[in-house]
Amino acid sequence: MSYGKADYGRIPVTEVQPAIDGGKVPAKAFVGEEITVSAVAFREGHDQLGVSAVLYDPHGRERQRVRLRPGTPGLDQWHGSVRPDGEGVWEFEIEAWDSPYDTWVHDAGVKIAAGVDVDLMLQEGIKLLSTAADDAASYAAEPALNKGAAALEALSKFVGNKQSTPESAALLPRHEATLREAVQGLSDTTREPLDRYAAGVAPEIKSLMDERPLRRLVTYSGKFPLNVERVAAGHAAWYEFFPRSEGAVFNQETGTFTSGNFRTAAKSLDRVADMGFNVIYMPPIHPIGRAHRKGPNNTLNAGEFDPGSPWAIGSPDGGHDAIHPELGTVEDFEAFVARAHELGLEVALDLALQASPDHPWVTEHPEWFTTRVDGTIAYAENPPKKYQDIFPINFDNDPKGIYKEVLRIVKLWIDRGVKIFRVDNPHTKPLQFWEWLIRKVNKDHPEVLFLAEAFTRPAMMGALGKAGFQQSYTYFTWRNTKEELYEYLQHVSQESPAYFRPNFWVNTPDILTEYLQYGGQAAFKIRAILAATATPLWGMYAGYELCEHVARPGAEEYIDNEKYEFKNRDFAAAEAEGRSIIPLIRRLNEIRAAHPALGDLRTLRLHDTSDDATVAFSKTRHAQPHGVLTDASGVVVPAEKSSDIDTVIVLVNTDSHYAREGQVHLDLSALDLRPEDLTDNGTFLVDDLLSGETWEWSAENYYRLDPHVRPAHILSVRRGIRG
Ligand SMILES: O=P(O)(O)O[C@H]1O[C@H](CO)[C@@H](O[C@H]2O[C@H](CO)[C@@H](O)[C@H](O)[C@H]2O)[C@H](O)[C@H]1O
Repeated sequence: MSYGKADYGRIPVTEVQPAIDGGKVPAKAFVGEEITVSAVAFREGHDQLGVSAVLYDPHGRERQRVRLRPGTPGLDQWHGSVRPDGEGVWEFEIEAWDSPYDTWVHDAGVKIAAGVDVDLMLQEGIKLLSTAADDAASYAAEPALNKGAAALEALSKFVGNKQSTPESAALLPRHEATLREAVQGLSDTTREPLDRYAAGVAPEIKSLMDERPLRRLVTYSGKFPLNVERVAAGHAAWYEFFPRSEGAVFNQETGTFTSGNFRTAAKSLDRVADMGFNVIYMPPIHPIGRAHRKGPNNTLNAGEFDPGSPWAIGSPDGGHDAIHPELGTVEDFEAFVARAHELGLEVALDLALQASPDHPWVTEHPEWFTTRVDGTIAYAENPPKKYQDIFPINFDNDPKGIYKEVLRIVKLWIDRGVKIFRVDNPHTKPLQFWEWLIRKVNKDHPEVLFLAEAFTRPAMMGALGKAGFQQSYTYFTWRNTKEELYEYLQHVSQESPAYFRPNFWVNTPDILTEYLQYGGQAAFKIRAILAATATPLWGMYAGYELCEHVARPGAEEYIDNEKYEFKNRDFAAAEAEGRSIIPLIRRLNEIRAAHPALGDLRTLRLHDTSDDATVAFSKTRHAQPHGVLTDASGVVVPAEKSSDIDTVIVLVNTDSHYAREGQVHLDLSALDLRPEDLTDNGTFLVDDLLSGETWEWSAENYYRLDPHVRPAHILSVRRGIRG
């Protein structure tokens, strides 16, 4: 048997992130998202390394080149971020090299201070900075000279920055002059050695050498793919309602409801848009079976007028390609979609691959189900839940036929204006199938998104993301304590974003947690604030804004669940009676829209708080990605202004009953404060986006959060206060 080898390059570069299965599958990204990149790079001996990430657009053009910074000392990790600005499959590569300038800065600093090899060290500095000045001069004279820099890996050959556009070339005479001045300073024997050294390590010299480093022994990691999707794949606020409830009318005489429909539900879209949501998701809209129909509170004997669970898809009126007759016609549906689009909402449909016993599939394709020895078909289950009103599909019985039918259905709804599907229980179907379906659909429709509703083991949840699901439901709903939240937020923001995009739902028709059942209105506010700010994707099912909190005894589900009956909510009355938190929801979505920092997931940083219930995190968004940027035509983009940096700090008391107070210790490095952001006292100003107050903050800050008055601070750091 023969084995492979590790294949280290001259300078080992390992553990490149983000990468799925070593780069076999593209990592997830969306347009404009800040993607943190990292690698482990190290070398023999003590000389200094430089490490960069280089981002290439789908045409293979270099678009961003950023120096990575070392992480925890001793671990050889390097970190930075890239930000793709268009859709498609992008690539990034890590380059590690011997950095003679950084080695000199370190060695000369130590030796000159100690009086060792003073002249030699200064001579070395002169030589290095002269080379850098010559390098700048040669670029300025002939910008195309270094085009093939990647090929120049020969030992002891300096390789400059690959940027060689007219704009960067125009700056080079100035760079050259600055470097020549430094050489003069280093050579000036009238100065003390430490002053001569200082000329070679002045901030502007360091930053020039950072931008256009002298590089030897350049080693390339190989390219890693990033699948950059449209913004809604990673940044959106979802709202769920049952269209049959929206506009349903209760008839006092008969004691029954007349169903709402797409025409009446279209009127509710204003309410949803007004709260600032971007996606309206509806449970299945297809005909509902009669056989084993479920009645109120999940009972097994529905009455004549009970509408049944929408997930029990299929009746003589049709299956997954049909619309429930009470909801309206295809034209009504299309009018609903058009109205949603007018209001800036996208429509998400449920894709629940199962069938009521009355579904046409059951008679037309009995082979799609598993028939037991007694001739019956077993109903579906998601233990411990029992779904007596539906049959599961057996994908192995006729994969070709089933795959074809599902693709037909998905395409049909795409043609009717649907670009997002919330997929019911994907973990009970083969992964292979999802990989095939999502690839097939996205090939022709890269704009189509799939949200995985899988509450199951981590391996399957992660694999569904790798198979192509753009978003996933999460366990956020059950992470309520400070300890649980710190662990979970760290995981979803730092460990799994390459393959798992978390959508933080605060509730669903299936999930009414104990925290909400017993936490009062404050609990609803707290969870909404956390969900809306911690991840760029969050969702809410109707009734949350009214703090509906009564569960069916013994279950984590709503009593009189809308899954089995009509619900007629009076939002106006609830608001008038103080039972509604709509103003907070609206404000949260406004804050999300106004603060780009909240549009990123990977930039989340946790901060320490002194009490055991208060959670603190921040996100910082730069107007521009770091490093040397090139636009699509190869022109170097000028650096950002610091006043455009957006930082949001969130502090939430997770104890919905009692006030908590303490100190929050901010890791200031995460906030990237600049001198122009600081007051004379070295403090900075924060504006509370919920209360409108302004405070002077520093690394240590007192807080007091009373859940009944003010459960949280959402603070925006004021930038550029010195003008
Ligand atoms: O199994 P999950 O907890 O992930 O829940 C999802 O899928 C269920 C099956 O589709 C769905 O359950 C609802 O529909 C069933 C079929 O009509 C019915 O038997 C269940 O009582 C009802 O809750 C659930 O809503 C969905 O989120």
